[in-house]
Amino acid sequence: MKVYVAGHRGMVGSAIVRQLSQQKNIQILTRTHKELDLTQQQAVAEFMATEKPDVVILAAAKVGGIHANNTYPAEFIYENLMMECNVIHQAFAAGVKRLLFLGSSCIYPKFAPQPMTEAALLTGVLEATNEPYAVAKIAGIKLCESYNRQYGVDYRSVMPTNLYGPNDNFHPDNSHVVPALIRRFHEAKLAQAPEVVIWGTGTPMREFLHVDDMASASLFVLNLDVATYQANTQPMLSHINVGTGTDITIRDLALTIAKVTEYQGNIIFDSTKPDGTPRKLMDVSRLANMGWTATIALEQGLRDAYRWFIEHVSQGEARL
Ligand SMILES: NC(=O)C1=CN([C@@H]2O[C@H](COP(=O)(O)OP(=O)(O)OC[C@H]3O[C@@H](n4cnc5c(N)ncnc54)[C@H](OP(=O)(O)O)[C@@H]3O)[C@@H](O)[C@H]2O)C=CC1
Ligand SMILES: C[C@H]1O[C@H](OP(=O)(O)OP(=O)(O)OC[C@H]2O[C@@H](n3cnc4c(=O)[nH]c(N)nc43)[C@H](O)[C@@H]2O)[C@@H](O)[C@@H](O)C1=O
Repeated sequence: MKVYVAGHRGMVGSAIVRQLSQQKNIQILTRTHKELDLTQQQAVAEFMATEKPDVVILAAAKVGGIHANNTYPAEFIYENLMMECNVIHQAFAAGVKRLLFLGSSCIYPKFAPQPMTEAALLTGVLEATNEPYAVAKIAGIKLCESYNRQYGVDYRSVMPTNLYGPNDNFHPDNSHVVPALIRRFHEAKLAQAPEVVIWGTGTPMREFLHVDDMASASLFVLNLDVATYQANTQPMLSHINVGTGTDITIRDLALTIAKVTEYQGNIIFDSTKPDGTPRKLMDVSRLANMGWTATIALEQGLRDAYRWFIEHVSQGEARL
């Protein structure tokens, strides 16, 4: 079976490739961003028509944390819509029967009841800092569902909570909170800095999933037999939440990362920076009912991410 993993050099795509390569009879097909720009319709059409994969996993996207989403909204909506339209439509045109689309927990309303079930989609106003990205991700779900309805293909969607782990983006401004704080605490420890600044009030709550768990959940959903998948989803409410089912405050996350990195100075909060949505805890019962739950505890996962950061920073390989 030929499986095309779009975004195979990213955090999630690389974790999926690591796990797929353990399976028998799988030919993994990849292209770097430079080799194939997924925003380019003709190039994607030619690639799909030539390679004719059996399965497509769409883990490529324009991705970033709260600051990047808030600063570059045009790129976040345009590039993500283009990649989704091109990959999903051209996969269909090339006869691909099964596809997995990766969305995000930010598709849900800013003040959705907690924990957020899949049915909360399109029931309220989105969080302003990432609304353009969220609209593109909602469009991705609806693309999959529409091709399923009209053409009888089997295009599935998973909605990850906030992720972290090996191959994350450690940029100081554009990354998500976990890699940003791993880097900031590490550098503060080395510089013996008296304090580390955390954005926002520290009160927002977030749920964090290690990327190896995310890859495992993605392959679990992809490999579910059609009857099980259809029995646990609805045709126009087909996406599946992926998370741990537990969350913590950003303050407690910062304290845990300080512990993992062995930083002993003070932590202060810059409330001029945005908090984003106050809470986005996933209801993960749909996936649990089908038999998958997360296995990596947060502190254990953060230790793994920090170990990876240290090893790859010294080799000059981390995305800084
Ligand atoms: N990280 C997180 O916390 C979360 C991620 N997700 C979703 O999971 C998926 C994977 O995210 P993650 O692995 O973290 O992101 P990364 O940024 O680590 O990886 C994204 C990959 O997509 C590639 N890519 C981006 N634009 C293009 C393009 N135009 N053409 C070809 N390739 C492109 C990137 O290549 P290059 O670097 O060369 O541009 C990169 O390899 C995304 O759909 C994301 O929205 C959902 C929730 C949380
Ligand atoms: C996965 C998800 O990621 C984005 O949403 P987000 O959940 O708000 O993600 P975040 O990781 O950037 O921030 C989480 C919280 O942490 C606080 N925070 C503190 N200090 C830093 C810090 O130094 N960097 C960052 N990034 N955040 C910080 C920050 O203020 C916020 O309260 C979406 O845009 C969208 O991409 C999406 O779907």
